[in-house]
Amino acid sequence: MSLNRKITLLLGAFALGILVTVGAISLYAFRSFSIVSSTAHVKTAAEIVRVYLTESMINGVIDKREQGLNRLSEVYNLRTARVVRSDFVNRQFGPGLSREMVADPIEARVLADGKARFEVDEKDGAPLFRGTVPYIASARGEPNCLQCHAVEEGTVLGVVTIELSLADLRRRGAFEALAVVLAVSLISVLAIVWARRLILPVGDTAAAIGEVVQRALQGDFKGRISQRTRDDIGQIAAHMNRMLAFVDQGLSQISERVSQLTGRPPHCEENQLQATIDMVENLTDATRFKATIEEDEAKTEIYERFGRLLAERFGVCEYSIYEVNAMDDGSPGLVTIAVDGVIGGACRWCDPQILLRSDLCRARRSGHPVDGLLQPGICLAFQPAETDGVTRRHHCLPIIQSGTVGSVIQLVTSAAEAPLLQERLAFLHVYLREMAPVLEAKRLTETLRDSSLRDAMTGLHNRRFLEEYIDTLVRSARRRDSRLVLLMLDLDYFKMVNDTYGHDVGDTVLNGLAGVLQESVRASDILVRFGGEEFLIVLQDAVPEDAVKVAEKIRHRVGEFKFQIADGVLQKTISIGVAVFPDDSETFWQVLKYADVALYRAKETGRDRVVRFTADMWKPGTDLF
Ligand SMILES: Nc1nc2c(ncn2[C@@H]2O[C@H](COP(=O)(O)OP(=O)(O)OP(=O)(O)O)[C@@H](O)[C@H]2O)c(=O)[nH]1
Repeated sequence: MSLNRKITLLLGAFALGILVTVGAISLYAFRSFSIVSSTAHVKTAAEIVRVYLTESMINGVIDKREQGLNRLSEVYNLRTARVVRSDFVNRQFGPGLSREMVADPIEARVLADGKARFEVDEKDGAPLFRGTVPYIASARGEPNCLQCHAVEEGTVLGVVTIELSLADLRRRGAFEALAVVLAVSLISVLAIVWARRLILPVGDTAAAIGEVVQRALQGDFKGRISQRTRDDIGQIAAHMNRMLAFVDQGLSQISERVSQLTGRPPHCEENQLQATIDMVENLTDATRFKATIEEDEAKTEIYERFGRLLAERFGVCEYSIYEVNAMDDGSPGLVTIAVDGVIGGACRWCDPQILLRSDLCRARRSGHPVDGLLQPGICLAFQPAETDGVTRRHHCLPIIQSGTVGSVIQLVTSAAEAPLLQERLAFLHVYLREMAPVLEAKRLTETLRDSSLRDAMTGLHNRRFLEEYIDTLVRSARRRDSRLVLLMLDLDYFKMVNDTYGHDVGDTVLNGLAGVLQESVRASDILVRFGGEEFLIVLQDAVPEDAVKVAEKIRHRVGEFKFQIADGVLQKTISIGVAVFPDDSETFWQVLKYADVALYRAKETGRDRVVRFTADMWKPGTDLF
């Protein structure tokens, strides 16, 4: 119920209360007054009758009293005036008139106890005031009762019953009570009207404040309150309006800035405040996310974290993360980094051809988001396997790094949930924007790190890589209880190549040798350019008995390989020293020394051969590198 209505009802009830109270008090007061007044009138009339009777007795005309008593009824409003003689009087003066006999029990009681009685009586619908007053014998006054009556002081000589009509009095009383009630009513109505005029702006302002606050809670701060008065209430409205204008302006500015940051324009039907809070919260979370991934060690860790974010925050559990990598021929290829939360998972949502021909991936090719939520079928490479009969949609987001597409995030969802994902895309973009530079920095760091661990000329790992990686390698071998076969190899008479054909040709030969070695070993084996024309091959999970065979195979391949040089072709041989970890030593670096010792023996014993290290070759104190 509105304040105005409440106050009006309250004032109405208050006025009605006053009206009823005043009416009741008026009626009660009038009644009391009429009783008191009538009692006094009856007493006066009784006294007049007594005086008349006394004078009649003194003047000896008491016998003519009936006529006088009858004429009393002519007095206005006097209905009855009846005198009753007591037995004392009858005994002294003889029986009285017939009309002077006791007419009712009240008269009998008054005669008996000498106490006057008064009452209001309704006779035939006409209100009467009746009083029965005793005449008590008294010696006071001149003449007095006892001079004529032979009775004792205080004896009841008779009673007089007077009946007065109250009709006239009651009419007047009712009229006056009505006048009072009307006057009070009029004052009440005026008071209500005046109070309403006073209160109305309060109620209206309160209602208007309620409305604008409701709108504000819906995010709309454009509501204003009309200023109805210039008093305190008007001031409240003015202050409210100023505050609303301030908040509205501030919110618009924040909303605009946040929209610029998120790239999501505000929707007019949504709660602006809530949307802004959500966006700010999202920006804060995205900044926190960025701070976290900045401290992640590798890109994989970042992608893994992003995958968890997709699932936990955006409810996207089906997705692919592709990374663009240069293929052998230099063209960009795609590599699956994570699929549906599995790092390195198989390509599930696209034609696997995109891994080899990345141009088939529309997001990679165009560098723009590919919205398969609104435009199903936009990318032909999207080929989700029909697993559970659910129609799926996709949205692919390229992450630009160093001006080109570095990664592609593919979000997959059911057609039913596509609108929900569409709604969340703007927030997702914020995370991607934060993630892109971090990925780029990590990529750069990894590239730099990779280059510092590789030999620039041959592209093989260098000695630094071996130093950093060796602990991991040894731990892994121990865990698997497997062996590492070390082949230390060196080109025979390589100095002659440099001296004869120049260093450029020497480099060509070294590069060619690196290629032959790479083709001769498994992907899991480690190939290191150990220094100059010396190379180290670490064969993982090799059987020691086969170590020499593998080394021989490599030696043969190199021996048969024709190095293309400007003057034609060149053939070179290599010498190989073989040692096995942990068979030859529990220390990897010691095994490496043994392999070098074996290589030295191969050189010593004629070159172009493989020598397996044996304990007798080692002379304590030898420091080969
Ligand atoms: N072109 C070129 N030559 C290199 C490189 N690194 C080392 N060398 C040369 O490789 C030659 C190694 O010569 P030596 O250690 O005497 O051995 P070798 O001539 O192969 O004789 P043996 O090893 O005893 O068969 C040196 O002349 C080095 O300058 C390189 O990166 N490029």
